[in-house]
Amino acid sequence: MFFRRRARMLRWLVCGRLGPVWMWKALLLFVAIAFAGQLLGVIFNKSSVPPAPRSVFSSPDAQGPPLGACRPHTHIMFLKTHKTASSTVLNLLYRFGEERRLRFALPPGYQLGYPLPFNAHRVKGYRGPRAVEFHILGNHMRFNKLEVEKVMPADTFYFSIIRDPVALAESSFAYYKEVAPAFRKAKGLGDFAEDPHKYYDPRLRNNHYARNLLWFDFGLDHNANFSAALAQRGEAMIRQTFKLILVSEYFDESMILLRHALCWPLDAVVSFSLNARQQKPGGLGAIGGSWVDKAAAVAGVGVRAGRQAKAPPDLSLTADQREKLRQWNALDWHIYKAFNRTFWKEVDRFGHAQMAREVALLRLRRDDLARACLRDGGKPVEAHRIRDKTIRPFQSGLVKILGYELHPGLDNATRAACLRMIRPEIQYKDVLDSKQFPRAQSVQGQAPPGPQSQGPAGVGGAPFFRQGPSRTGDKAVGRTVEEGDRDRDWDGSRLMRSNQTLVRAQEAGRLR
Ligand SMILES: Nc1ncnc2c1ncn2[C@@H]1O[C@H](COP(=O)(O)OS(=O)(=O)O)[C@@H](OP(=O)(O)O)[C@H]1O
Repeated sequence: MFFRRRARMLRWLVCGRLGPVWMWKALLLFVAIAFAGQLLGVIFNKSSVPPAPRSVFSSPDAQGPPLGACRPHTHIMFLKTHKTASSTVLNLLYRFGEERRLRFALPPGYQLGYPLPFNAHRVKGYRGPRAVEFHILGNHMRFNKLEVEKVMPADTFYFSIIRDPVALAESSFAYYKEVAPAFRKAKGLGDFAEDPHKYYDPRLRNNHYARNLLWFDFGLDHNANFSAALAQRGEAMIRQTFKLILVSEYFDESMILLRHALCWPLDAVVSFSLNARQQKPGGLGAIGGSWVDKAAAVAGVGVRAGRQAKAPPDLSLTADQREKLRQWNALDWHIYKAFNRTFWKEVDRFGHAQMAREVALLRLRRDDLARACLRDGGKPVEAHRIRDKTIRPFQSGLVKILGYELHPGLDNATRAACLRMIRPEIQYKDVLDSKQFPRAQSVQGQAPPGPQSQGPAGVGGAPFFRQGPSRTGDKAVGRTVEEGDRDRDWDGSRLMRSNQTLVRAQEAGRLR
């Protein structure tokens, strides 16, 4: 009786209160399936790459509005004129070429024999006029058409960029104040503009930075007396060779014309301004012991050991002085006006409404990329504040040249793409060089200082960005800055005497 009652109670408990058996079986099965799923999930996640987050660079916006039926140009010569936003333009050529594994015609140092006229032998790896092997030529040079044609294929697209000579003079004065004797002697740009002849001696090296610098970079005689006929001849020579002349003041419109001329996607012409000068210089206390500062010191600019820091140059100009600067740079002023007109005729042809649409898209895209890539909303920062020393921009003169910092924690692919956009010219050249000449780089890295050295790093010809603070600067040449300066140009390249002028050692035997 007692046992029967207990059994009934048990049945009631199991089947009544706790539910029927089939329910328990179903529950058990569900738990087993969930557990197996969880287990498989863990295994699956461990054994395969997690799906990559969609990079901002793979967005459909990267392409921009359609270009019609055209094939992207890959044979390009960019005449990198000085102080015209040319480093920003070169950056996009570097990026485009690197992403597509194109070959660059690179200098052994950082400039192609500048300020001497370009010579094909200045290109690293050049093997003669019939060896067609380079896609892009864009480092600083003094243009020399016949020599360039030996390096670049016949279907090369030639383009360059110009800037208002007054703005260019401000930028040049700030950057080359201690380099060009004419600027060095003047108290400020205003003083120089008042009476340039008082300061300017055409025989002195590096004075080309002080007069008709555009004209000089195009390979023309920048000291010639102005005449309308001469100016038009120079203009015609430029027109004959260069398919497009961009205007720094209209940089974004320039980028749209360039993208259509080259048949390139929108992202290829989106950039962050590089090599910008800090407009309101902070205290000079910032110039200190970093490798950038030392490199500037070795180059003979900025603060020298044991001397007082100099004040940043006075760039203020009256309206009258601005006009005087235009007259002093009359040849540049002529080509600026002429190609400015041509530029706006191109925009007319392109269509103003379409231009406005594409410029708006370009700016949106730049904002998107700045948000994705850059710290502090993309605000340029002083070199010494950039934690990653390998992306600090080269400093020249007593103004600060600004750079950028990347957002921390970017995924590898995004970081690589962002880095390309902000990597300064000198470091980027070294990256490309080491890709094109992997073996030569390791040998060059060990080489003693020699005449191959040319460029802002200059010292020893060693790649710029690889040098840590202790290896950079005066120590690398084993001489003090003052000793090292005497027979070196501002960018570290060697000079030798020829009659009364100093010329670069490497070119002396080769060029007439
Ligand atoms: N996107 C864009 N638009 C307009 N201006 C720009 C741009 N990018 C760079 N810059 C300005 O160009 C100046 C530096 O020119 P370069 O890079 O040609 O200088 S260099 O000759 O290579 O040293 C330098 O001018 P200053 O700041 O007046 O010195 C830069 O600020």
